[in-house]
Amino acid sequence: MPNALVVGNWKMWGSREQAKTLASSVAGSSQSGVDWGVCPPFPYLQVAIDQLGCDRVGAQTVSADQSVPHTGDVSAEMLADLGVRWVIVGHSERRAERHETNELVRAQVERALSQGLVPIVCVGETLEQRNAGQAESVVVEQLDAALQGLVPTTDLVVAYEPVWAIGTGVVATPEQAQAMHAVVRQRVKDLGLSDRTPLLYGGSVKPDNAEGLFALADVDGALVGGASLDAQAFLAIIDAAAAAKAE
Ligand SMILES: O=C[C@H](O)COP(=O)(O)O
Repeated sequence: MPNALVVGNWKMWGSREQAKTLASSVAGSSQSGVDWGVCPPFPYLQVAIDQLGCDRVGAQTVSADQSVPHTGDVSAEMLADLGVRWVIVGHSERRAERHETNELVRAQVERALSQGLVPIVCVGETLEQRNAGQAESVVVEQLDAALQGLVPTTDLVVAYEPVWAIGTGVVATPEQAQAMHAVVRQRVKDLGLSDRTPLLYGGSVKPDNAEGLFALADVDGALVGGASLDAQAFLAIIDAAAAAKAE
């Protein structure tokens, strides 16, 4: 059975000193059956690498373009040069606030793969879409746009993050999470990708709900926002993943 994967998304949080303290506070965690890492903001990637090593660090986005004049962008080549392992693409905050389309997310996935980075491809529906009965179709459309026809040269990770559960304290019920993860698992397989592709759940994951989520058949780990900013909470979520794996 593959390891569980727990990734902390620090979003636009912290200072250099806070990043160093948080990274060093979680650095010692080593649980059998669990792989984990953190995605700090760009300016603190090196701070995290210094504390944790490259294999435990990812970026939060990447340019869809190659290294030509794009003021403010960070290329996949730069991230690979830095040595980070993962890059989050298609997070709903970027889709909504930075108007990142399915097409742009696809280009980011391709750029990441071209440089040997592991994309963590985020998909998920809004509350309006769920209430309209469109959760599955929205997620399948996002998956198809990002992954159809890909021949990945590295691993790939998919994160199902219902937008209504992000930063709200409202976590998907086990039934909702499992139902959507089963849809994602099947679609990933239908798209010709490995059925061992790790599927992470994201959206208000906390120490007190993590074990229940990790116990679900098609949940292979978590993409953790707010709780990853608290070292004890993040470590407890890693422990919960280890406990679920051990059962
Ligand atoms: O990438 C992480 C997700 O946006 C979840 O954030 P959250 O755990 O604060 O709800």
